[in-house]
Amino acid sequence: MTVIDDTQTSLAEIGALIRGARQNKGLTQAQLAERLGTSQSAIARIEQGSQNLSVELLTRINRALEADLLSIGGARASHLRVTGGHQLSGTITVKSSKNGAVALLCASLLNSGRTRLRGVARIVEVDRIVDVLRSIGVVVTWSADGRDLDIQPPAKLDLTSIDTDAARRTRSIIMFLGPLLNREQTFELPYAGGCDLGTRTVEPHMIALRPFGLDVVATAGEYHATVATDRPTDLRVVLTERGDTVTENAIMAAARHVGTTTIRNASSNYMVQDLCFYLELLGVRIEGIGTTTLVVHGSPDIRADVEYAVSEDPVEAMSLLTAGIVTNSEITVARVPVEFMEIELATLAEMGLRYALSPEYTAANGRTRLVDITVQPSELHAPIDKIHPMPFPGLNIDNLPFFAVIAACASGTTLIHDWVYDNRAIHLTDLTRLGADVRMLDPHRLDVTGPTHWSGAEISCPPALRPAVVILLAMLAAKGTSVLRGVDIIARGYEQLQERLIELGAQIETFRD
Ligand SMILES: CC(=O)N[C@H]1[C@@H](OP(=O)(O)OP(=O)(O)OC[C@H]2O[C@@H](n3ccc(=O)[nH]c3=O)[C@H](O)[C@@H]2O)O[C@H](CO)[C@@H](O)[C@@H]1O
Ligand SMILES: C=C(OP(=O)(O)O)C(=O)O
Repeated sequence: MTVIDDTQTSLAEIGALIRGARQNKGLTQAQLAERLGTSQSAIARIEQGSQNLSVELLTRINRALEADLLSIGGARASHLRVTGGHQLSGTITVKSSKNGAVALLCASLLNSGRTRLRGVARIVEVDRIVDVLRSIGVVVTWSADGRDLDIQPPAKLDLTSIDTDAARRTRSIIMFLGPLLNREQTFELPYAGGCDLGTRTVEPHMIALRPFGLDVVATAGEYHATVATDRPTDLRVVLTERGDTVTENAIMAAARHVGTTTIRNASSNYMVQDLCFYLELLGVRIEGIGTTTLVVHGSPDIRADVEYAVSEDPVEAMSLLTAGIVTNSEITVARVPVEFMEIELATLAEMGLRYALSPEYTAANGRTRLVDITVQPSELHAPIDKIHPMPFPGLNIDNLPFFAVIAACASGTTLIHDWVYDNRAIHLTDLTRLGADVRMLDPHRLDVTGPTHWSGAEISCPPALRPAVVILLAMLAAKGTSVLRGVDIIARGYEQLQERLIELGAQIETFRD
């Protein structure tokens, strides 16, 4: 593998590397251009070194050549050296959510007009869906300041050219089913992938979409979908699980269904609400937003030029608050979507956390309620009852891992019960390497006993997004130097997390082999 450092390596050398890799794969310039959604002449310029290259384009070239050829600024081979045990200070602002962004990107397929998504987080999960959209002919353009995305689907999607590599790396590809079933009668999609959290079935999606006429046969890494056209006008969908993406899939299928769809046991979590607010802008009427029964009045032809600002990420908010809590610091986390943090904040208060909330204000989407939260150094103690997640309005499943490192800072034993994922809690046992007393009672339950006398260690980054960040935050608490190896996974869901923590005074250095 070659690491690119633009101070040392000229564009011509990069161009030569790309040419070599392309030829090794037996691709013509035109074929590579096709994979990248660009022209043959652009590839010729890149290979001659006469075209400037963005990090995004380099990442896509890497992927199109299916080679670990170019490691670009902080991707795969990056590691972090953390000098911990210091307090942080200052204000850090929550970015928009990964889960809202991916749902909205999928939903933009419903709109024949132009969708402008404002304030989209620059994260790898977004890049993957953008790559998939581009590969099927959708024109997706970042604004000059890199914050907004314009999305314009073509009249006819080219599903045969789908970027399977990008698609297989994300579970969110499953959310193409809902929008596509009203556009195509038969289509194929690659299997959904994602973090190592244990088996995550897609069966609830199949059950939810059956009333819309969808039939899916899964073979050889692909879903083969066929859609029956003779469906009743008024549909009733009962979700067997109150899952977020399954609810989104049902809503997206309903959005272009001619008639009314009633969805029961719907998730009313933040990303589902983001999706509903966007669909309302498109003229789709939805009753019951924020509740578990949604009535969607579909519209077969959606054609509107709209702008929607993705709302703030409650999981990032939890991550940033945790950074302050475990370093015993006073920091302010700005733009916290408070409705989606109520249980977390109440649980933290029970554990003795002192914090102050600013008056509420409204997010750029005009709907979500935000606050700034200032956490103060506190004497924490274990809660009396176990900490466990529930579908919204319970404690967010993705916020649970942060309670493990917080519990390790509290006196007493906290029982953490992750009933949701078979394989997420186990990654949290890496905290023991930093001195924490974490005992697995079974794959779903952890006893965490604190307070911890943290000490630095070298650890390979867990292959799961939230546990990876939990270990990084514990390293901020641990006196001395720690190394977290292979941190690329963090960029799947966090924009420039290390850089933003450094602005709060964290001592983190990125290095490569
Ligand atoms: C892109 C996106 O939005 N991802 C989120 C979404 O994933 P997503 O909606 O894909 O979550 P899954 O459907 O995989 O559900 C997560 C797990 O919870 C189980 N389950 C879920 C609901 C329920 O009522 N009963 C039940 O048992 C599922 O079987 C599965 O094991 O929701 C998860 C759970 O909030 C979050 O961790 C993910 O960050
Ligand atoms: C599990 C998560 O997301 P995804 O559904 O994208 O894997 C997460 O955000 O922690």
